[in-house]
Amino acid sequence: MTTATTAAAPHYVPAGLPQRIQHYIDGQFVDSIDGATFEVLDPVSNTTYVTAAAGQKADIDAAVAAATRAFVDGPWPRMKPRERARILNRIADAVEAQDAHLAEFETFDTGLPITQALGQAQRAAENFRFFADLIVAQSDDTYKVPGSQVNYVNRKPIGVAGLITPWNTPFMLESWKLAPALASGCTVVLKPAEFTPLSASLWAGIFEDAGLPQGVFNLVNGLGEEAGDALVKHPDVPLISFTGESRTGQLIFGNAAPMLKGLSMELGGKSPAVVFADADLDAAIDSTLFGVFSLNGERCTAGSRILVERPIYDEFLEKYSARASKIVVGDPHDPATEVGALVHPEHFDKVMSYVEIGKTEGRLLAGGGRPEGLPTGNYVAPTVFADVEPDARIFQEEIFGPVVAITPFDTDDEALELANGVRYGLAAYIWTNNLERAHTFSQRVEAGMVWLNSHNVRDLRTPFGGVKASGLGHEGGYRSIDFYTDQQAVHITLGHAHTPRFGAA
Ligand SMILES: NC(=O)c1ccc[n+]([C@@H]2O[C@H](COP(=O)([O-])OP(=O)(O)OC[C@H]3O[C@@H](n4cnc5c(N)ncnc54)[C@H](O)[C@@H]3O)[C@@H](O)[C@H]2O)c1
Ligand SMILES: O=C/C=C/C=C(\O)C(=O)O
Repeated sequence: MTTATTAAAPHYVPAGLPQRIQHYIDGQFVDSIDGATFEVLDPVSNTTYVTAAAGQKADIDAAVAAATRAFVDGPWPRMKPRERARILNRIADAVEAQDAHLAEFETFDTGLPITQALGQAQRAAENFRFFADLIVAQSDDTYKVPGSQVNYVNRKPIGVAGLITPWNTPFMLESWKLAPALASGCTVVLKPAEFTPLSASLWAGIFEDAGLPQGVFNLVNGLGEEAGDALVKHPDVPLISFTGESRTGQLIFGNAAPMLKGLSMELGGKSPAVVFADADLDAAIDSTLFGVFSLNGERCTAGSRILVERPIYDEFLEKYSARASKIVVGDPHDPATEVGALVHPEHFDKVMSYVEIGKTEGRLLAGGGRPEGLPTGNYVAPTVFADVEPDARIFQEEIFGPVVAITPFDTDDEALELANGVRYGLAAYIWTNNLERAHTFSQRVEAGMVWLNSHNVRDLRTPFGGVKASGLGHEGGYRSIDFYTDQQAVHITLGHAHTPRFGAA
C-alpha cells in the first residue's frame, strides 16, 4: 500500500488529563449516584485513559431537577438579552483563549488531526459570539390593524432543553446546541457522546468563570441507552435537540412521541458531490478530496459519493486517486497529518468492513485498508472506489470514514436520479460553470443544504439541517432561537372591544 504516513512517533499524551470524568450537576462535579462508570479509550493506543461516570436515570433526575430550579427560580430566563449576551461573549473569549488546549484534548480523545481540531475549537467560540449577537438584535413580530388592534409576539424560553450529541467533532457540536439554548434563556442538560467525554468536561469551568448562574448548565455523561434514554423520557424536559445516527433519531422520535416533545434532529448523510464536465476540475478535485477526507471522513456533511460526468470521468479518477494516495495519515497530534485515527476500534471495524465490501462492489483505486508503518491506532488509508453501482451498499449506506464511492453519469437527469437515489438528504455539492444547470439542479436535488462550486463553508445565519432520513427541522440563525422558544401571540384591542353581546337580548 502506498499511503503516505507520518513518522511513527512515541504515543503523545497531553498534560493535565483528568483523573476521572464526572457529571456536573447544580454547580458541582459528582459521580453517579450508584457509582457506575465506563472506560474511555484513546484512538491511538486503544487503551483506557480515563474512567467516566456512567449516568443512570437517578443522575438524569438530579440534573433535570437542578435545571428546572434554575429555570423556575433563577435569573437566567428573565435576564435581558444583552445581559445574557455579555456572558455568552465571555464564554466565547474563554474558548478562544484556550483553543490550543481544547484542540489538544479533542485530538487526543477523537483522533482528529490537530490542525482541524483547532479550527473546530475556534468555530465553537464563534457559535457563542454569533448567538450573543443574534439575541441582542432579535426583534419579534408586531401586527397593527389601524384603529382596532395591536398583536405582538411574546417570545419565551421553553424550559429545560435536553441536548444529545455525537463524537465526531464533539466540542463544536455541543456548542452548536448550547449556545442557542442558553441564548434563548433555556437551562440545559447535556449528554455528550460516550466515546469522547473529554472536551465536554471543560465546559463547566468555562461557564462558571463566565458567570453563568448555578444550575443553568448540567452535564451527565454515560451511555445512550441509559443516560440518553432517561433524558429523552424525562417528563420535565419539553424539548430534545439530537445529533447522531438516523437509526438513533428514529428511536428517540418514538420515545419522545407520547409526551409530544419538541424535537430537532440532525442525522446521518450520504451526500453527493456532482462534477459536470464544464466544471473547474482542479477546484472540484480539491473540494471533493476535502469533502470526504477532512475530519477523518467522520463528518455528517461528507461528500461521500462523487458523481462525475462521463467525458471527464477517467481524468477525474486519475487525478483524484493520485492525490488521495498522497494524503498524509498518521499521528493526530502531528500538524502535518491530514487524516488521523478513527474514534474507536468498534468504529474502525465498521469502516474496515465497508472497505472489504467495497472491494466486491467497486474498483479500488487508492487505499483499501490500514496503512503500514503505524504501530497502533485506528488508521484507515483514504480509500477510493470507482465504477460503483447505485445499488451497492457503499453507495447507499453511511460509512462515516475516509471512504468514497465514485460513479459516472451521462445526463443531468441521470445525475439527479443518482444523487436522489438514497434514503439520506443532508448536503449536495455541485460543480459546474453553467448557471442555469447549477440552479435547476439545486432546485431538484433532495438535500437540506447545497453548495455550488464550493466546499463546506457557510454563514451561521443560514438554516442547517437535512431532509428525508437526514433530519427533522432546521437549526442555524434565528431558526435555532425559534426551536428553543415559544412564540406566544398577545392580542390587544384598541378602544371598545365590541364583543357580540350573548344573552343581552
Ligand atoms: N446532521 C448533522 O448535523 C450531524 C452532525 C454530526 C454527526 N451526525 C451523525 O451522527 C452519527 C455519528 O455519531 P454517533 O455514532 O455518536 O451517533 P449515535 O446516534 O450513535 O449517538 C449520538 C448520541 O446519541 C446517544 N444515544 C444513543 N442511543 C440513544 C438512545 N436510545 N436514547 C438517547 N440517546 C441515545 C449517544 O450516546 C450519543 O450521545 C452519524 O450518523 C453522523 O452523520 C449528524
Ligand atoms: O458532522 C458535522 C457537522 C457539521 C456541522 C457544521 O458543519 C456546521 O454547523 O457548519
